[in-house]
Amino acid sequence: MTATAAEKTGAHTPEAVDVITGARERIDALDDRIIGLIQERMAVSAVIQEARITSGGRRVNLSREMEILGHYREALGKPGTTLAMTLLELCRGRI
Ligand SMILES: C=C(O[C@@H]1C=C(C(=O)O)C=C[C@H]1O)C(=O)O
Repeated sequence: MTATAAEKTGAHTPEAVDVITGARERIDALDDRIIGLIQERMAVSAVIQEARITSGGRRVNLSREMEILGHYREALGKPGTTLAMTLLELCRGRI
């Protein structure tokens, strides 16, 4: 059984269905771009980590990570810190 547009969106008028459907398309496009940017960030981070490890250093640099956590927290509040921690885990693995 296929869900109706009203069921899919939770809206109770055709106008609201249209608004929600259009806005969801924009969200899907934004999510694709965000995922692409995260993948690009992972690749750039890998270049830095490899250069440091090859030079005899460590993969992780905690003072730099603190800077990044602060940047996200200033921009997005407390959940920004959680988001930055997830990004760092994606980029350098778990510590
Ligand atoms: C990319 C780096 O290496 C690691 C990964 C980081 C990141 O993905 O932002 C930050 C600090 C390091 O733990 C760096 O030192 O800049």
